[in-house]
Amino acid sequence: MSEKEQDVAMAGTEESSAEAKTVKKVEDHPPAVADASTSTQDKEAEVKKEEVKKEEGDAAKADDDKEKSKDEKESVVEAKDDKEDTNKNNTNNSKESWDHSNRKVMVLNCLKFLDKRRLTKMVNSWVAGCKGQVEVKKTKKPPTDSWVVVTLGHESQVPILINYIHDNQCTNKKGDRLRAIPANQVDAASEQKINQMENGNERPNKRRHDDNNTADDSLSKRQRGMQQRRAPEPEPHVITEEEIKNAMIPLWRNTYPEQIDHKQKDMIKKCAMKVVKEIKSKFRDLQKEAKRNKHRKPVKPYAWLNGIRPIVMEDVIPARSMVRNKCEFTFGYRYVQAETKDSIGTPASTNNNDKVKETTTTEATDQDVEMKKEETTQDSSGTTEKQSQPANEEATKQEESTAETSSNSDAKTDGAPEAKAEETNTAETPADASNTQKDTTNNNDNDETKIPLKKIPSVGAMARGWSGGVSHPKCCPNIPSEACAVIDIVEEFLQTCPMPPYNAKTHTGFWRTLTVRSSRRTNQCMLIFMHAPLSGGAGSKDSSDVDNYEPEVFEKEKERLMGMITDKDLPVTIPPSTWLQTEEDAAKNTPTTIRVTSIFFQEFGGISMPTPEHPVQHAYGDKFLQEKLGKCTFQISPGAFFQVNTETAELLYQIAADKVKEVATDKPEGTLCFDVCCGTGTIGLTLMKEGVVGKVVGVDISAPAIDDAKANATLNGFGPSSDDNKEQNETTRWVAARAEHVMNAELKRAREAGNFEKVVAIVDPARDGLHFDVLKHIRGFSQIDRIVYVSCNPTGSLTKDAAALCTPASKRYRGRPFKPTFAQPVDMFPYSHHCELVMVFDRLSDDELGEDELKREDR
Ligand SMILES: C[S@@+](CC[C@H](N)C(=O)[O-])C[C@H]1O[C@@H](n2cnc3c(N)ncnc32)[C@H](O)[C@@H]1O
Repeated sequence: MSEKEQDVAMAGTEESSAEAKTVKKVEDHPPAVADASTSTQDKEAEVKKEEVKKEEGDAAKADDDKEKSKDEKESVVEAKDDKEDTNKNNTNNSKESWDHSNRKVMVLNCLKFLDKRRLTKMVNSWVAGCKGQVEVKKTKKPPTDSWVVVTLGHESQVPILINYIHDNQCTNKKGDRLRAIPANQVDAASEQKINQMENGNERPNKRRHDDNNTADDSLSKRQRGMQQRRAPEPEPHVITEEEIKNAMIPLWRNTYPEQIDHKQKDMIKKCAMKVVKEIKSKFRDLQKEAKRNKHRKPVKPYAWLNGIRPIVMEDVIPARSMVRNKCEFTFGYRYVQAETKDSIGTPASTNNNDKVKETTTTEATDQDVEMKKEETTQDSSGTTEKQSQPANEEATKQEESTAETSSNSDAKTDGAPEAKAEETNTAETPADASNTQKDTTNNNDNDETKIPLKKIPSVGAMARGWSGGVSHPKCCPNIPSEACAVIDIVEEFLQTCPMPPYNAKTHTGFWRTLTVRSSRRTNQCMLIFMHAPLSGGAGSKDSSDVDNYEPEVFEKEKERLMGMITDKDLPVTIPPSTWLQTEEDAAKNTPTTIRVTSIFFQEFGGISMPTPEHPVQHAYGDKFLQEKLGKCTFQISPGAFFQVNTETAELLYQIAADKVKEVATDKPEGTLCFDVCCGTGTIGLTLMKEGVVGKVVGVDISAPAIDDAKANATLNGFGPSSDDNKEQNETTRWVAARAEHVMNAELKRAREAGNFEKVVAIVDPARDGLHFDVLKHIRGFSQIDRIVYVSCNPTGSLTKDAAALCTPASKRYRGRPFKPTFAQPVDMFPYSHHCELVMVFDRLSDDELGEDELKREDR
């Protein structure tokens, strides 16, 4: 039954009962109009009689009511006095008739924004799956939460629906597993929320706090976020391949053409339409202002905005390779089944596997309890770790010591039912823990997974938050095989390393992240190991329990790690889904093995991520990774940005070059290009090498990237001039600064030099987009007629920046406006929702600007 039908059916029941009441009333009070044959006198006499009767009746009724209320009062008093009184049973019975909580099921992990149609479809599929054994009376879902409450026909149907959802591994659209619980097992605070919602009193909203939470009201958004992060996370289990893929490559269920189709729709809907909407809203603001201020003339939206497709979006160009050249992994623990070989990420070392297999069931059960203990206390800080002990032993010690403080865990949620439910589980005593573990493993619905879990120090992808541990990413086709091989070696190393992985919640432990950069074109591979200071992580400064690792031990371990890594050839395999080139073609240009050519360590005691300038310690091999792209070769230092898909970046840069070429002078010397957010100088140098422009001015915030850009200019034949007139003759200029700070000065410099016929700007900012000052200065520089905007966030920051470039001139936006004339998406990130976009902005012509604005411009 659809929700609409349910609503109609429910309304029908109410209506029919209302009708029944009306009929009864009619029967109770028979019509005053008698038979037509009765005379008028008789009628009058009848009426009088009726009136007298009614008066008498009313008086008697009033007496009755008084008696009744007196009786009721007495019965209430009696019920209060005698708790076993039958009156109470009556009350309970009547309560049961309206309290449906025992026939409600709460389904967690549904999608947050689920429209009515989809919700109905999903619930109907459950009903169909239960083969008519359940009847859904009502379905409710708060608009911004991810849970649904389903009211069933009878409480006996509750386990049927729950079992169906779990046994059939029902998932949401993203592929995450749904969880169902009887709603009456939800804690009081959440129940209150549900009831409020059911009564239509309140729309549950994450930001609202119930009465119990008044203390939270004073918390800032950031504090609440921190509280949420501190909340207990899902219980550990062996992460399935599906979970890893869902987290790392959300579009993995789609074929590649389907992925492209999905991105195409996004580009049109969320980018092109949003840009137009954003610009139109600026016009509306101006019109409102004109109404308020008589001296302002209303501005009509430009003609180009009123076209059917104001921005023509080209078809998404598919990626040329599925494999990333840079991957970042996190150190942590990997959950494996204690008795069996892990089905997902089997460590390279046979020792390690043996260790896993060797564990007996009893031992495993103990570990199981301990692991559970540790999970319970994931949030409690302060653990001491002794370097002299092997990592596993030490980890176990840590688990034991933290377990003792488990009851003090202050993990708090803001009443989200799901989190609360988990909090209840994790708050169990260690004695209950094995049971809980059983439940957890049962969730996997796989006999094998009922075997207790064991955790091993490892490095990999965090597919389920910190407490979910790390997983081997080898099931993801975008992760290069050489990176997977490095993971195997590092995992083997960790089994006997006295320094454990860093715990981002307690800020204890040592190893933090591993970055793998590789080039299959130059056969090079760079590793960067980020670790906490020897004296402890970021949080340990205020804590009495600080880590303290001996420098000599670290040096020894470093040597051992580097020895293990550099000793091996890393296999290079080509994923079967290589796009646009046959496997054979790809194999021709791809080496069969890669060796690690440089290793860096980076000490970082901060909480989030280091800046690109954060120092690195070079430990082995080359100081840079070299990559070939187009006709150029680039050196990349550990902190510098480089596009993550070399083959596809080549395409992207070619598009940018073609677009500059369209407006450049015949001879390259006549054209100057500003490469804003230039990174290692890739776009500017590609333009120089292609002979499109004669000079490049590159600006980037990252000093290591600018150092690379300078080196790259020399490497590709555009280094500093050695003659006397150095400044004048230099073909490339690289500035390490925030673009918003130096853009004005750099443009002024170019204007004063005055030796370029044409000036173009290429901007390729990070996800946040450009600073307003950069947009302002570029727009105000009349010689720039074309901006080539390369965006990695076309549905977000690009729309805002486009609006700033395209609105009519005003005090805030100086200079003639631009309009988007070309938009080409390129799939730089296969399997993800992200897409790169090149959008070209050209100045409006006189005709397009309109007379009024032209006059204003002249003034
Ligand atoms: C998406 S990358 C593009 C790099 C380069 N164009 C490329 O394709 O390799 C963005 C670059 O912007 C730089 N960046 C971020 N904020 C900046 C700012 N305020 N001023 C200048 N550069 C900035 C980053 O350091 C990074 O190198």
